[in-house]
Amino acid sequence: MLTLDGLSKTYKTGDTALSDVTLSVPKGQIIGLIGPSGAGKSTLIRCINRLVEPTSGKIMLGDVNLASLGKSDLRQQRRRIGMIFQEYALVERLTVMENVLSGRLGYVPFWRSFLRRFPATDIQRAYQLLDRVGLMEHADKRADALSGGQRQRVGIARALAQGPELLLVDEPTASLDPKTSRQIMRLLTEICSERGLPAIVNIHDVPLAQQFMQRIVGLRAGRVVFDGPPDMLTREALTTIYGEEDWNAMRQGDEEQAEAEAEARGRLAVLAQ
Ligand SMILES: Nc1ncnc2c1ncn2[C@@H]1O[C@H](COP(=O)(O)OP(=O)(O)OP(=O)(O)O)[C@@H](O)[C@H]1O
Repeated sequence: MLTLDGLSKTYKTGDTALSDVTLSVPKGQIIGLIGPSGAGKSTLIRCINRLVEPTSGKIMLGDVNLASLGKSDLRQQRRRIGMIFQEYALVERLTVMENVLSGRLGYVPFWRSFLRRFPATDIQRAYQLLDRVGLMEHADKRADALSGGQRQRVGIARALAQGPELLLVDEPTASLDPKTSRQIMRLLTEICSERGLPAIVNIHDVPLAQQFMQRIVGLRAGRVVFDGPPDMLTREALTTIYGEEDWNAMRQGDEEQAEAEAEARGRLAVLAQ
């Protein structure tokens, strides 16, 4: 269980990115974090593992307050948090298997990691994870030979190899096409519920969040302005989160995209005749 209590962040520039954010994420729950650009979504995710230092507030992971830890304790505690990134952050020239095993680096002694000699149990576990994310037959391929969706699956397996108690996921589908995005979101939600893992997913795509998330938290100007199930995300709620102008622009953008897709489908149908 993760509990944020009065979390605030003001950058040195004077920008207040988070104001008094309080929320709990129980085991197995996956939260979609939405909000307009600059609302504080990335800052929130980064404050939790202290890639960004919070200005005040508590970050309780179980009974440990991550916000109050010194450097070496923080290094230990970060093992409990798996990160999944938009751009995958894989080591391109290493194999899929080596990338997954790199999730164990916080646990194996330096000489072993330097020689890339991991304990047999780690290797066995990495195979199980590759099987779970559907990449068993790609274990020996180099990461740079994979598609975007496959890379993100490696990113998920690597985060799980760490044995995390919490997943922080930063725009996991922003570089993927709509179908692959849905597959990745499905995989993430299934894995969280199978393992009882809590997760926070920073997600730009509102319909995707509505389709897959059990709970949605809407941030606006650093404050939580919505917290509820996807079916409570009404037009009014979306207007509160995004503001009238941005929300209408988003809808228009969606409509334009739907029209463009329909037109393209029409052209393909003519060509196929
Ligand atoms: N390193 C930084 N230094 C100063 N201000 C920052 C820094 N990073 C973010 N900010 C400011 O903090 C606020 C929140 O930014 P943040 O990147 O967390 O928002 P976001 O919701 O993730 O936006 P986006 O969806 O565009 O990624 C913004 O006003 C931004 O300008």
